Amino acid sequence: MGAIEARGLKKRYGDTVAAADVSLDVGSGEIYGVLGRNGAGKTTVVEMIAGLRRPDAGSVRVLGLDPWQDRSRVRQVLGVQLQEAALHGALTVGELVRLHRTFYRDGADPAELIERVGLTGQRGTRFDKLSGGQRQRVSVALALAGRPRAVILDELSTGLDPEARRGMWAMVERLRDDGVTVVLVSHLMEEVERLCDRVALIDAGRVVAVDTPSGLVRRAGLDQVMRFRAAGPFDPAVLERVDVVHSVRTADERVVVTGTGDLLQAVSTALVRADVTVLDTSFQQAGLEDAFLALTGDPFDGEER
Ligand SMILES: Nc1ncnc2c1ncn2[C@@H]1O[C@H](COP(=O)(O)OP(=O)(O)OP(=O)(O)O)[C@@H](O)[C@H]1O
Repeated sequence: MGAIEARGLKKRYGDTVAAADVSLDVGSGEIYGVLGRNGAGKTTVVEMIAGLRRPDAGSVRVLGLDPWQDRSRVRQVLGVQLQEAALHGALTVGELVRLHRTFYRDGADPAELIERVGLTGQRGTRFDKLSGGQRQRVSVALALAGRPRAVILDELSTGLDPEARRGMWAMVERLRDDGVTVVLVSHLMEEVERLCDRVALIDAGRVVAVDTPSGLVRRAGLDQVMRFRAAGPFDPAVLERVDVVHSVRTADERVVVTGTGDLLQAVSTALVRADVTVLDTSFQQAGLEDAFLALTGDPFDGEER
């Protein structure tokens, strides 16, 4: 049996359709990514799964339980870390963790939990004196306080520096080793590529694809990416006409071309014919970000890896 099953979830806020028809099956013990750009509907979907937001239509089962009907039992088995946790600012890290521990029959050891999220040094610090990244880590610790069998982590590493982010990733890998099912909402390609067994790609309130990260790349029909800087003015149409080219975009003043087959040869020939001089050329296998762009067809926050 899957750990989490969502069927035909729909949610609208006035005229905004946040979830159009979302179905997800999260297997027991997997790290399941929910990936999409800002406003795609990710948080709305996981809040409905957690029983924090009532769907207009559809059904959810978390470890066989209905988050609305069996609210208190679901709370004992599902940990939830949301983007902006409102916590009591005057309590210290240690007090918050100990308090949350009392909500559960079989909770985690507070000191071990604090150590797990790298906050041992801030144990006696009030929540309102913590940095944004430290607050984020507290909210993750609280989501794990009940030693949940499944956990939802929404933007786990937002605001964390690279070292803290890697620490969080190691912690998520440990959860998987312990058999915990993890739903990981993210828009960080590196994070999803590294951690997730499968990924649901959400776009405009719909699931556009579910696959492994490498399966999404294959599904997008991509295998190569070429990046270069043009020495002078450059018209993308020169490359868009080339039959092996899938897409052409510009990011950080570099032209990024995706495609299949003999991409390097075909692109180089087209550039020579158009009299375009190129600098800093690099060529690599396509990654998740390229697949994301191809499958959703829109720029993604204008970010470039
Ligand atoms: N409480 C609300 N009232 C009105 N509109 C809302 C509400 N919550 C979300 N929305 C809208 O629903 C859509 C989906 O929002 P949601 O927060 O689920 O997206 P998201 O994919 O989690 O985005 P982000 O990556 O920015 O967190 C957006 O257009 C958002 O503006």
